[in-house]
Amino acid sequence: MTGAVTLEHVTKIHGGTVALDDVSATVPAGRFTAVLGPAGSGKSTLLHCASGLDLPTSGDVTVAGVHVTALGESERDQWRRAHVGLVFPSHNLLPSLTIEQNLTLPLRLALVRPDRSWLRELAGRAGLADRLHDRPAELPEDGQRLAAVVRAFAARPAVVFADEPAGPSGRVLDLLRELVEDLGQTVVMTTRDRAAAARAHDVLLMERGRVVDPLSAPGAGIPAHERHRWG
Ligand SMILES: Nc1ncnc2c1ncn2[C@@H]1O[C@H](COP(=O)(O)OP(=O)(O)OP(=O)(O)O)[C@@H](O)[C@H]1O
Repeated sequence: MTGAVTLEHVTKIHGGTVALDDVSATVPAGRFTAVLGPAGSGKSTLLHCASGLDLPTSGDVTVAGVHVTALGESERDQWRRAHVGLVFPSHNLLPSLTIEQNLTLPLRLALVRPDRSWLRELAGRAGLADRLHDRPAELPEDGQRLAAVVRAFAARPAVVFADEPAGPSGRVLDLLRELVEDLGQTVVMTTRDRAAAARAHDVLLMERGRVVDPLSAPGAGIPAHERHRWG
């Protein structure tokens, strides 16, 4: 299986806090991977380092064959805009733009011509086909989350990294899984919620800055009868 994202001995120290402690992990291409762990276990830090938003203190990150940690800052920014999709916990849609303008904004910033049929496909799957001319505030919270997901896929990125993307309804998780299974996309999602992680194909379990083996992590609180699903 191709590794879409590979972390080798990645450590990230914030001030005096070791947020990631010698993490080595591979995320396969064409799969939906959840990074599951309690608050403060390092999930967001892992996502930021893996996506090139931030640089690790030490260690190497490779995404779709690109040695991200070897890129200079402006090269890394350029590469990220073209090849990585990001979904943040707050959807960050610009309120004055229509949904359609929000979806194509990252493409326009990267000077990439929008692929209209791909965007129609994504918007249709997200149930947003007839909301493209609305402003974000005219959509329910769930619709705004779905629009943020569509925006992340707009450039057909190598990987979409989603930091706690799911709302209460589960529609975002349904959409992410569908985009992976039907359209061959690759998604890495952080979550504290075991039920949300169970919707992914694979789970990286985190505790105190490390990726741990679920079978040796009783602190993760995964009941024995569910453990076969993890890892
Ligand atoms: N910019 C920062 N400056 C200082 N410490 C930080 C910074 N970012 C993260 N940390 C610390 O690093 C550790 C891991 O944080 P991180 O946000 O990655 O965890 P998390 O698992 O995503 O948590 P949550 O589920 O609450 O989002 C925590 O102890 C956090 O306080």
